[in-house]
This record gives sequence, structure tokens and C-alpha cells, in this order.
Amino acid sequence: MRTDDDRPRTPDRRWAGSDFQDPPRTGGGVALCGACHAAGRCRLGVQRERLDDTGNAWFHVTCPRDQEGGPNVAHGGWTAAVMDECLGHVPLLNRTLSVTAELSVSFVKPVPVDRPVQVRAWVDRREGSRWYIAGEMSLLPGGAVLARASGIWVARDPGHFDRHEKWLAQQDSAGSP
Ligand SMILES: CCCCCCCC/C=C\CCCCCCCC(=O)SCCNC(=O)CCNC(=O)[C@H](O)C(C)(C)COP(=O)(O)OP(=O)(O)OC[C@H]1O[C@@H](n2cnc3c(N)ncnc32)[C@H](O)[C@@H]1OP(=O)(O)O
Repeated sequence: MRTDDDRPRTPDRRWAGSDFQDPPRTGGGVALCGACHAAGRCRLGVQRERLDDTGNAWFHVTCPRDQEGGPNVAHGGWTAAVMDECLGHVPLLNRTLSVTAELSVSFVKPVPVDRPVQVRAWVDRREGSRWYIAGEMSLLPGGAVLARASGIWVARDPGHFDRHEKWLAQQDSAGSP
């Protein structure tokens, strides 16, 4: 039976004073999420990222062997997670914290494991707090498209995660339905 003691806890100390709009980055410029910060690397295999002066964000990614689905190809969940990650870095590269509200992925070709691929992501348009972002993953060096994605990211203020903790506590104190 699950008790209060084995509930996951907010890692307050690790996040204390965090600037969500300017998170820790690897030597390759890759912004690290919470668990990847703890691991010291992007566990999805994003190795480099940069924003060019035309607004395109570029990512070098290699699917790790432990994300293999079919023989020598990535699990589709890895591809979706990488597209979520890379497209979601575009607001961050523009110093805006956001969260994914919607994500759509087309799996065009199997993605090879242990082989560098490239992701390009860009902003289609912005409306209010919504960022409409699209991107594609392609094989190197030829550029064949492997996956396409588009979605909506919603800009958040830094209180987003605190408000979520309060909401979660209210859910817990409300008891079972
Ligand atoms: C991973 C954490 C992020 C960063 C961490 C720190 C830095 C780390 C550094 C580096 C790593 C970066 C990793 C990023 C890449 C991955 C991103 C992810 O995977 S994020 C996790 C998955 N997504 C969620 O957990 C959202 C869960 N959903 C929500 O929190 C809410 O539903 C939310 C915020 C999306 C909407 O909340 P409401 O409905 O209470 O807010 P209202 O004020 O009503 O809406 C705000 C705007 O959003 C639109 N909206 C709401 N829901 C929508 C929907 N489903 N589709 C489209 N628009 C929607 C509304 O129309 C409104 O737009 P108008 O301000 O008027 O322009």
C-alpha cells in the first residue's frame, strides 16, 4: 500500500532559486530538465542546440541504444519525446518558460539508433500566451525527413510549478471520490 512516505517529493533544494527561463546547459548548449540536470546529460540524447539569427533552432541528437524499439530503430515514444523536448526549447531559447499544451507527431521513417540526426524547430506564429511551433527530424548527412511535429506551447510565469504543488495538495486533502 502506498503511504505518505513513499510519495515523490518536490526536490525543493535542487530547484531552489532556479531561473526557469535560464536553466543549466551542457557544454553543447543543451538546456537540461530536472532529471537530466541530476544525471548531468540529456538522457534523450540531445547533444547540441543553437538558435540561428533567422529564428531556426537546430539540435544534434542521437537515439541511445536503450531507446531501441524495432531492430536498430527508435521506439516511437522516444521520437515523440525528442520532438516535445526540441520544439519546447524554442521558447526557452527566447527566454520564455512554457509547457506543452498540444503535440502532434508524424512518424515518416524509422529513426536509426546510435546515429546522429538533426532536428530543426521554428515558431509558426504566436497568439497571446500561445506559441505555435513546428519542427522536423532529418537524417544526416542527406537530410531525408524522418519525423515532423507541431504543437502549442503556453508561456507560464515562474509560479507555475508552485501553483501545481498547491493544486496537488488540495487534490490529496479532498480524499478519494
Ligand atoms: C518540462 C517542464 C518545463 C520546463 C522546466 C524548467 C526548465 C527546465 C529546462 C529545460 C527543459 C525544458 C523542457 C521543455 C520541453 C518539454 C516541454 C514539456 O513537456 S512541458 C510538460 C508537459 N505539459 C504540461 O505539463 C502542461 C500541463 N497543462 C497545463 O499546465 C495547463 O493545462 C496549461 C498551462 C497548458 C493551460 O492551463 P490553463 O488552462 O489553466 O490556463 P489558461 O490561462 O486557461 O490558458 C492559458 C492559455 O493556454 C491556452 N490553452 C490551454 N489549453 C490549451 C490546449 N490544450 N491547447 C491549446 N491552447 C490551450 C488558452 O487558450 C490560453 O491562451 P491565451 O493566454 O488566451 O492566449
